[in-house]
Amino acid sequence: MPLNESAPLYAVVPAAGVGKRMGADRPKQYLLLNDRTILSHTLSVLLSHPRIHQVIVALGPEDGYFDSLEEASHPRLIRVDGGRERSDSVRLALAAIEDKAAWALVHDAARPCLHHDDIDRLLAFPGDQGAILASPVRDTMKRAGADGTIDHTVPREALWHALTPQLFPAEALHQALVRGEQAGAVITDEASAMEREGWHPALVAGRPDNIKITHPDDLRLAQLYLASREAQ
Ligand SMILES: Nc1ccn([C@@H]2O[C@H](COP(=O)(O)OP(=O)(O)OP(=O)(O)O)[C@@H](O)[C@H]2O)c(=O)n1
Ligand SMILES: C[C@](O)(CO)[C@H](O)COP(=O)(O)O
Repeated sequence: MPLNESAPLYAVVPAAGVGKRMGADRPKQYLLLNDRTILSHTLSVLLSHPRIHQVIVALGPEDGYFDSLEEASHPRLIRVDGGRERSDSVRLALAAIEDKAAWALVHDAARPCLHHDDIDRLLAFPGDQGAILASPVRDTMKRAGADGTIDHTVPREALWHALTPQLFPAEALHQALVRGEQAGAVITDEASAMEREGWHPALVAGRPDNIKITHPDDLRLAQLYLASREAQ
């Protein structure tokens, strides 16, 4: 189904991770980026977009960090407890949406450089199968063998990096995540849960600066991206 202009749009923000790969003294979403936490940057981008009705954030047990955020008291922000895996956190956040006509725009807390232009492009997706922001692979891709050396080259035509936000009818996505969990499927993004249900979501080319902050080096890059935007 296409996104009806009158359908309420909820942003869902999985923010309950611990940031193992970052190796910081706190979950990475609470690290400072320029003058605000990563999570604050992400929430403010979503809360300031005119099409987004409410933002549901799935949190880990670090309430102390979250409560200190300016956005924590925002009237259109709903907080829920996250789960063991990212997909559990998204599923638990979706359970808070009662309106069956609602759509969900799921966006990683760890992607603070999201731009409104990308949200607008995603909302205008073609077709009726939902959509994800993605970036076409630019490099030659290699598959490693068991010994860590190159086994073979993977044709890069039609290969994309899946990004977020990912946009789907909230109820359909919730059911897909429930069934995926029941089947013991590995669900690393919302589209993979929908693909299990036979959906073929659109791929919408997104900005390359919409990076996921995963390792320490990503922080400096995100700082540069945000600083260059503020300078414009
Ligand atoms: N149980 C989990 C795990 C992850 N996330 C969120 O999903 C997003 C993408 O996950 P990732 O980058 O892997 O974050 P972490 O799981 O924290 O990182 P790591 O795998 O290094 O621990 C992050 O915003 C993270 O907070 C979540 O809400 N619930
Ligand atoms: C959802 C995602 O950002 C799309 O690329 C990615 O799958 C998240 O993976 P992670 O291991 O939970 O960071």
